[in-house]
Amino acid sequence: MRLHLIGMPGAGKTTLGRALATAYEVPFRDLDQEIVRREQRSIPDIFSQDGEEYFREREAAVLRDLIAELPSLVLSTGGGTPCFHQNLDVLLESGLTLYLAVPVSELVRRLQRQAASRPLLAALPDAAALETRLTETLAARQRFYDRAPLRCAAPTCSVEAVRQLVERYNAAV
Ligand SMILES: Nc1ncnc2c1ncn2[C@@H]1O[C@H](COP(=O)(O)OP(=O)(O)O)[C@@H](O)[C@H]1O
Ligand SMILES: O=C(O)C1=C[C@@H](OP(=O)(O)O)[C@@H](O)[C@H](O)C1
Ligand SMILES: [Mg+2]
Repeated sequence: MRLHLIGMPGAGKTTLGRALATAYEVPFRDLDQEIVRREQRSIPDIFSQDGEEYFREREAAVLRDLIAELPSLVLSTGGGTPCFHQNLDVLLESGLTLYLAVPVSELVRRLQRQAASRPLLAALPDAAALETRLTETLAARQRFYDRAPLRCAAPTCSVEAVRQLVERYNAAV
């Protein structure tokens, strides 16, 4: 079992990924948390001290490390992961990739109180600005997310729904 979760910030990759790993009884890794552990500093600190380009380099390197280290896992990526450094090719080649599709209106509801921990969404004045930023970001990223062979849309994306999707996919290939 190698399952990779991709999707927008707030889609629930970290939350659902952890629950799926428990259900499948395989290790769970969250790419952002692994970067934080290895860098010994938070994501906002990495962005503010060294910039996004540095973060994307670390993200690409840690992604490849994790995939090489663990023969089975559920891996939750960051929202931008599939869009940089050929990371999507790496994800698609090494495991089964699931796109968590969540409408922007729901992302805004979930992220309103959490934008500070996500540097690309921080420092926006209000919910309308957050909605605009998320809409633009999704428009730029959709073509990457759409390459995932599995897609699960909110609000039905439970552990059980994903297990059924994976089962059906494996039976068909
Ligand atoms: N299915 C869900 N329904 C409602 N809220 C959710 C759901 N999944 C996650 N959340 C909430 O949304 C926020 C972002 O979730 P998180 O798992 O960190 O997303 P991601 O890793 O995709 O950015 C958290 O506050 C989390 O509790
Ligand atoms: O969308 C992005 O580019 C990012 C999303 C974050 O992860 P989540 O999707 O878990 O919030 C984190 O990797 C970083 O702040 C950049
Ligand atoms: Mg996350």
